[in-house]
Amino acid sequence: MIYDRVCFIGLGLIAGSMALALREAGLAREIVGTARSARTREVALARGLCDRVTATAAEAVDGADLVVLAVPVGAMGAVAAEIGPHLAPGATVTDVGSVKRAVIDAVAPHIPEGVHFIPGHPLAGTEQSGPESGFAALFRNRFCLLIDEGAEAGALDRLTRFWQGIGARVETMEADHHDLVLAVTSHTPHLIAYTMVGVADDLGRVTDSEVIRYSAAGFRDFTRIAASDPVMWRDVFLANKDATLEILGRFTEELFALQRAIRTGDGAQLESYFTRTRAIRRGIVEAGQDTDAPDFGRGAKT
Ligand SMILES: NC(=O)C1=CN([C@@H]2O[C@H](COP(=O)(O)OP(=O)(O)OC[C@H]3O[C@@H](n4cnc5c(N)ncnc54)[C@H](O)[C@@H]3O)[C@@H](O)[C@H]2O)C=CC1
Ligand SMILES: O=C(O)C(=O)Cc1ccc(O)cc1
Repeated sequence: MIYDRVCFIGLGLIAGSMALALREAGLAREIVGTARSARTREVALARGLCDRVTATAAEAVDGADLVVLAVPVGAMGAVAAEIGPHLAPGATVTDVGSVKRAVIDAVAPHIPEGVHFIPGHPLAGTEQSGPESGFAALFRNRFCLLIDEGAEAGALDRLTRFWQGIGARVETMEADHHDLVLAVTSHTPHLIAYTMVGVADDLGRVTDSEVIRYSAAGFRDFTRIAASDPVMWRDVFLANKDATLEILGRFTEELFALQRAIRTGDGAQLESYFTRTRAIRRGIVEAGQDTDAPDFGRGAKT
């Protein structure tokens, strides 16, 4: 047992997966949860995500020694303002938001003296959302990044052991660096997927069924990613504006260069570009850094 009482604010994919995994691993004596809608709270209880649910976040954090903020990043500040006065001295507050600097700016002012705030981000998820979508194996062999900006060593060690206990590989990172790395690896790719699916949808000739029926793996994955939660992703782009715009600027420059190569028939440029990108993927796989192993407990992704 690492924590006595763990509290989840927001009971969707990430909180649900954490709750199931920590129950399986026996890392907490009691799990308390809260969500705005009564239906979400009922499903969470019925699925055994929580021992107890409360109607308000203020009630939920009472006596908790770990509080996990698992709401869209745009809602973190309001949640922190609500729970701040009710946090137990010595408690740790963490979050799982996909963006870190904006969340720290929104949450930190509401964390009282004597409470540890250690922002986090598990690099694991799916396009699903809601209290039905969580599963215990989600974090197995996936990275969880913790932001170590002056965190107390004991509290950081405890949260690290908690994430390791539910299968994650924990690393620490600085918040602005996190936001730039994630803009490259996750946020901009999601935007590209949204755009590509939008383009296909705009082509009147391509009916929905044709798009799915004749799509090879690449586009199929785009449609999966573009089915992700609209509110969550709206908030990610608004919260990680600068880094996303920086990467999008570079992306469009490269895209224009490739567009020009196609128009002018410059096959050598296309081939040399694709040769370089192929080497990057092979380098990642050979270095054993491809954590997306198909056998991490859930079977192959659909
Ligand atoms: N879905 C994914 O693949 C991943 C998501 N994250 C991050 O985790 C956090 C939670 O995401 P999911 O669990 O996927 O979302 P979800 O949509 O499955 O669950 C979100 C929960 O927050 C509640 N909520 C929404 N708006 C709220 C508000 N304004 N005030 C209070 N509660 C509110 C919802 O009712 C729900 O219980 C987000 O910050 C997201 O950026 C991190 C890694 C992966
Ligand atoms: O479903 C996918 O492919 C994802 O990329 C999941 C995901 C979404 C958001 C995150 O911050 C981390 C992981």
